[in-house]
Amino acid sequence: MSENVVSLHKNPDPTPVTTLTVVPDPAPAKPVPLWLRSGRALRTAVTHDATRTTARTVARHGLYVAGGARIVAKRAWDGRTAARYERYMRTAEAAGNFEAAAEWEERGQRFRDARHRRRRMDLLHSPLDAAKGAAVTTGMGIGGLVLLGVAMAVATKDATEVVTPLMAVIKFINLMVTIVQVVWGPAVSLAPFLALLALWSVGAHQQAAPQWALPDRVRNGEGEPITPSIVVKALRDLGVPALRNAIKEMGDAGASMLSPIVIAGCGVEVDVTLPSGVSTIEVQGRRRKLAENLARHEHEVFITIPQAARTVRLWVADSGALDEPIGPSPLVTDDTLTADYAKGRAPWGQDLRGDAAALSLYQRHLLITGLSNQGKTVALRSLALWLSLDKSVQFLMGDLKGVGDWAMFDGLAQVLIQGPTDEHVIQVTEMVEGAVEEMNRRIQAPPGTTFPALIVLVDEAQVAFMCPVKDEEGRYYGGAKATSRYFMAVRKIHNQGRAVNVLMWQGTQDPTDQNLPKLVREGAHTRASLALGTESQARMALGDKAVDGGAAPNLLRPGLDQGTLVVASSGIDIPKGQSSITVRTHYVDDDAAEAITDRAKALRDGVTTLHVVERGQERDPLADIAAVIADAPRLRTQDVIKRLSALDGDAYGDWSPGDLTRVLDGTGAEPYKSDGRMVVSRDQITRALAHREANDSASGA
Ligand SMILES: Nc1ncnc2c1ncn2[C@@H]1O[C@H](COP(=O)(O)OP(=O)(O)OP(=O)(O)O)[C@@H](O)[C@H]1O
Repeated sequence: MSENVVSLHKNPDPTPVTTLTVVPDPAPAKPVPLWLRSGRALRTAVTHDATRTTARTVARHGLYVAGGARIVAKRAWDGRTAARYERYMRTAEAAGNFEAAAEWEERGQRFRDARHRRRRMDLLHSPLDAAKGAAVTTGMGIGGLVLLGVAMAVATKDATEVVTPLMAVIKFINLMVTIVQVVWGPAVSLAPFLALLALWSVGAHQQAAPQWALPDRVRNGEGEPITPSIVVKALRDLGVPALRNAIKEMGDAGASMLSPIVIAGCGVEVDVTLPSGVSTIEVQGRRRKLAENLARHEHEVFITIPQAARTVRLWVADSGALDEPIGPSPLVTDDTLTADYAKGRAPWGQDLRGDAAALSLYQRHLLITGLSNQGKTVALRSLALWLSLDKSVQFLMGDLKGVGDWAMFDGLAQVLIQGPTDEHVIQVTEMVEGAVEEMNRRIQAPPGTTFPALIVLVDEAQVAFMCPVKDEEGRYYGGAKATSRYFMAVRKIHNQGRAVNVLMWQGTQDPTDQNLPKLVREGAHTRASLALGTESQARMALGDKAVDGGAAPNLLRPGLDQGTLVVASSGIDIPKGQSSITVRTHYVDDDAAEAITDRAKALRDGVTTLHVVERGQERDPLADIAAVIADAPRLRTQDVIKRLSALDGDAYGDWSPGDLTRVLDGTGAEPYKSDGRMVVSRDQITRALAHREANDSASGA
């Protein structure tokens, strides 16, 4: 039907017409003038690597001759004059050692006097002595030859033989003169070349050419061993004018500032006694430049301040040695290893000298910081793994990342909370508050009571400090106010936990004032840091004293120095005068960690790990007693009460043996004496529970 309808309107929507625009061809580029092209070609040729290397090689070998001449002249001058004594005297003066300076001056004077006397005597006596000597030698020679001739004449009965030896010598001299006459011409022409060759050889041997002319390998100093002259040169070029001038004054004798260079682990160590007027801080502040002058990376040079006055200690790694992995942990290789919380030390890694670095954990709160993914969890965990091999130690653990890094502690820790949400922060906060209650209970115990270590460990603690949630009373879980719950609980443990072995261990990431409040940072006795971004973060992590003393986790290389920690603690051996030590920790991976916790679990009776901290709810004491006894056939009443208290401080924190007896009275599982101690039997408790359940279901029916 529509085909029969003829529209009377003009088509309202005509097909759009595409308008084409003529785009002119781009104007041909102007020809580059010849002079410009030639200039460019010349520049390319001149700056080409091959040209530069060739030019450098030619210049270098020329300069070796000049350098060699300088060295030979200096040696000759030193040999004949008192210059050497002058130099030593100036060195001693520059180093502030006036006694030695006076001694060198005196020696120099003695040398001059002796030389003067010798010259005068030579002047007076030498021509005469020389003439005499020549006459005597000639006379004796001729006499000897004539005697020989006489002997030959007697033997051959021929008188002409008397002059034969003399004539032979004369002929020999004649031959020599002829040879010299023949050789003299070419020798005279060759002599300058031979002299130049000798000078070149001396120069090349000492590499006496400017730095820019030396070959790449030498210029970069790659793998070059650290020698006294390299250290002195590095110090001279450090940009400290007083140091530069003093070393210039000392000349070659600048090495007297250095102690012997000794091998220390995978590097060398040397003490430098600075000249007066140069402070240790000036050298410490130029670590990068010093490292570059020593042909090392910044992280390969450590500057610390030993006890001796005006002295800096340099430790310089062998090139690239710090990038080599260290061996496995004794925790992994020795499956008989056990731990002793009070007297032992956790094998943590190696210091830079290659010595074992072990940390005492006894009565010390701990804080480990670092950027993400540098090995903080692994480092913190290996301490906990070692300590778990002391069966008396108890753990309350909160892992606010919750990807299973701490999962192997399930069945070992009393509490293990794993997860990143606010709900997990609430749980962790309540766990720490439970530890505060336990701490208070311990503090109120009769004096002299000893307590096992209770490690309250929170990994990724920054998550707790940053939690924005409030409780029903309006108190924040996170934050750093007097009403902030996590912060206040940590502070309380920091203030009073040490003496009763309730210890706070925290791992945190990328510290700021917000996610790691100052008071919390400073409450830790052992502070360790992996690679960090800035010096101000390093100060947060380790404190001003450590950083002022040379600790520089901000100079560790993120990613490359995984597992390398700078530690400030009284629990680790730190060389005298230093405020921190750098430790390369052993890497204990998840599988190895699991094997260690299996060993730790085998040492214990069996622990029921709680994954949620239940508070304020109705408790079931019989079920809780069964839970805390776990696999043990029987448990002392005291231990049952302790474990109940750790399980829920609110409900059981103030329990006495009387409370336990009251609850178990009439159940058939009452405490009884075994080996002179009151105990509770697991089988009896299990039977009592089963009996109760049977009764409950019967009455329900
Ligand atoms: N001691 C070590 N030696 C060598 N590599 C290590 C060492 N410790 C850790 N690493 C490497 O670093 C990686 C990260 O380690 P870890 O999980 O402990 O980092 P982290 O600092 O806790 O990270 P995040 O804060 O992001 O959780 C490991 O998977 C491992 O590859």
